[in-house]
Amino acid sequence: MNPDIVKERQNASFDVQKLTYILDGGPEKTKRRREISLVLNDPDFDEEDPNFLSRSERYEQAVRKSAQMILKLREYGISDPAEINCYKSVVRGNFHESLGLHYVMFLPTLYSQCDQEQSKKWLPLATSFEVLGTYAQTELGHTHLRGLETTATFDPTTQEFVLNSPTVTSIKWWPGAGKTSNHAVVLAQLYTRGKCHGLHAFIVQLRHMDTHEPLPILVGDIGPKFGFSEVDNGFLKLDHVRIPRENMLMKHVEPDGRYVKPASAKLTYGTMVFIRSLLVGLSALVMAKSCTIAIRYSAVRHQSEIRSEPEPQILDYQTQQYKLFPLLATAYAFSFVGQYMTETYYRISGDINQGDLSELPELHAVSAGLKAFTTWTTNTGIEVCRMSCGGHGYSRSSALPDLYAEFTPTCTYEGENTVMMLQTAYLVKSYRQAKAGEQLRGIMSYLNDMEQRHVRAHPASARPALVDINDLSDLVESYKLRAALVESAAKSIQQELQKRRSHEDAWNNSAIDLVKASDAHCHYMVVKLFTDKLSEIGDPDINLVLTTLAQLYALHGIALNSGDFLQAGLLTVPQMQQIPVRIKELLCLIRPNAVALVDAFDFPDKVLSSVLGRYDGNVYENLFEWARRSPLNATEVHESFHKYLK
Ligand SMILES: CCCCCCCC/C=C\CCCCCCCCCCCCCC(=O)SCCNC(=O)CCNC(=O)[C@H](O)C(C)(C)COP(=O)(O)OP(=O)(O)OC[C@H]1O[C@@H](n2cnc3c(N)ncnc32)[C@H](O)[C@@H]1OP(=O)(O)O
Ligand SMILES: Cc1cc2nc3c(=O)[nH]c(=O)nc-3n(C[C@H](O)[C@H](O)[C@H](O)COP(=O)(O)OP(=O)(O)OC[C@H]3O[C@@H](n4cnc5c(N)ncnc54)[C@H](O)[C@@H]3O)c2cc1C
Repeated sequence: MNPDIVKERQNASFDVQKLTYILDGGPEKTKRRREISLVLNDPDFDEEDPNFLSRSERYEQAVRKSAQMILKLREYGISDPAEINCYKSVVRGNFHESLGLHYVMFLPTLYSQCDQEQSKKWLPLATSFEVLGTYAQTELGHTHLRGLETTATFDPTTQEFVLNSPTVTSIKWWPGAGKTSNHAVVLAQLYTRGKCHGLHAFIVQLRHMDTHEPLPILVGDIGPKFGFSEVDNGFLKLDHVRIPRENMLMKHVEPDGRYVKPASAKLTYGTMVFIRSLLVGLSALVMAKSCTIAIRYSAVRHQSEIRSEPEPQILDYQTQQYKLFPLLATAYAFSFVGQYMTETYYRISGDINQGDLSELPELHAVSAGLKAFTTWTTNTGIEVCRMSCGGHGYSRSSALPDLYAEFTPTCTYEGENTVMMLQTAYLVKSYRQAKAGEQLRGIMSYLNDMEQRHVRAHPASARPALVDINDLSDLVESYKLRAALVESAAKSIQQELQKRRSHEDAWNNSAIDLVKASDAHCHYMVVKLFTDKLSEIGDPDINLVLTTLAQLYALHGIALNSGDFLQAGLLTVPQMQQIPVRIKELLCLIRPNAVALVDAFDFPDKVLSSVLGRYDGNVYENLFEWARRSPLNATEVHESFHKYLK
């Protein structure tokens, strides 16, 4: 064990184990997660570091691993979805699996959109993996749902739908598992009796069940990408492909071609809402991994000098702390927001299943906004962590390049982030409702008293100082008032409308304000949820260290967005000048606990797959060991020497 890291652990002021329990949701859950993590010792999962393999080899290794996972899950009798998820995230490490789409989109779509008869037919096939599925929605030319071109036209004479991609732009593009899957949920515009009824989901067989040869359908892999090398993102061109009427999910078309309207057309979009909700938790996980790597490495890396003494640990540089500790605070904040998002998703989707759709718009708005907010922040954060590791962060052995490449598409897929932030229509609507005197419920209820507070662009000097920067509840309150930026967005729309612009143009001309409002709303939610969590934590040592992190998270956010807080008159200039001073104090308070705080995330070394983030801190000898395994070192003299240089 590296002596620096041993010393760091001795300095901790709290019980690491107890904090792990809080993150997991209780000691029993930690125990079970650790039991499941023992799968890492299974020699059937021994594999080559994907960084040393070609794309095709990586895909093959991933398929082998996916198949192994299925067999092992059966062998160990793991069937609870949360446990399956835990098991898979351990085995996957920092990469995706080739059957990922089957689990996260195909199966959930079947579960939520099959009627009884369809469930009876498809669920046994899909859960036994005879049917391997993907989710084919996006097209070469469009992702916007109303713009999708693939059609499904009902033919009452044969009781079939005819699926067609009439143009190049209508070819389905991106769905994972182009080579792996034999079925797809295809999203297509439904036509019956000559009328378009919008986007609906259909089950389409793509490949022969025994030979895996494509049916008369063009299907394949779209080629190498920035990351996602384990995943065969695919293309799919359907040329008048016929499927039985029964393959339409939720069966909205009667045998005579009559269309039966669903309770809400948006139920078809349910799987996207599910993944967006999951991505909040994934952001927390990846932020936590990145911080673990960068902070452990910073504790064992010595460089340069502060005083004329031996080289200090780089974690002692104030600038290094300023890079990493706000991200550490973010990892904790997002972990609690992830828990909230999961609970909210299951609560509201439970109500939806019972026929109560009243909270569907809120679930959509919150999951879209938090997905965008947390993935954007994490995406930037991983890169800060990588840079903070200097040159060794650039090596794939650090895992940070892989974490970035695998995570960054979360900002794009499942709804491009700006587009998701623009789903703030809900916020503006809520604001208007509140202004009209309606009492809002839930997370939007803070808009109820906006009118009384009159938070607008005031000169700071004209307003009393509302905020004690050392008081977390005051900080939460100021974030709440800043979220009143929605008022500026609503006003911008109003002004545009007064200029006789159409509603659509008024909206587009206010889009920057809308995205800002959405961002402020999400930021408020994160600060509030983090602070709320503290009241549940009884252990005084843990409460203290998490309070310090929550304060850092809140103040750092204010420092980054100082213009908003000043403009709204929520803080004065002298208070604003106090914030960097307080942030520096908080960095000093966090410093002795930094390693313990990342240890509490409890990532096994094999899951982190990072030489820099090793628990024992023995970085240098293992960097050397890793480099020696590089395929270029397989022979002492590379064949290119004989071919070209000699
Ligand atoms: C430290 C430890 C922490 C531990 C925690 C660990 C947890 C880890 C957990 C799990 C790990 C698993 C992670 C999973 C990762 C998996 C990898 C996934 C691989 C990749 C998958 C990618 C798949 C895809 O990308 S599929 C394609 C996705 N496509 C999109 O998202 C398209 C985006 N576009 C849209 O959604 C729409 O076009 C739109 C919303 C932008 C517009 O919709 P529209 O066309 O209908 O138009 P309108 O604007 O007119 O909207 C009308 C109306 O409807 C409302 N609306 C829209 N959508 C919804 C909805 N979904 N639900 C409800 N309502 C909706 C909209 O707001 C409008 O409302 P009005 O009231 O204004 O009318
Ligand atoms: C790794 C990966 C996996 C994927 N897996 C799947 C899958 O399994 N199944 C599937 O169906 N799809 C999948 N996708 C596709 C993914 O869902 C889309 O890429 C995503 O929805 C974004 O759409 P787009 O690529 O068309 O971007 P565009 O919408 O073209 O975005 C380009 C730019 O235009 C801007 N823009 C677009 N519309 C607006 C607007 N209304 N207002 C303001 N700005 C706008 C965006 O902000 C962005 O800056 C995957 C994508 C990736 C990268």
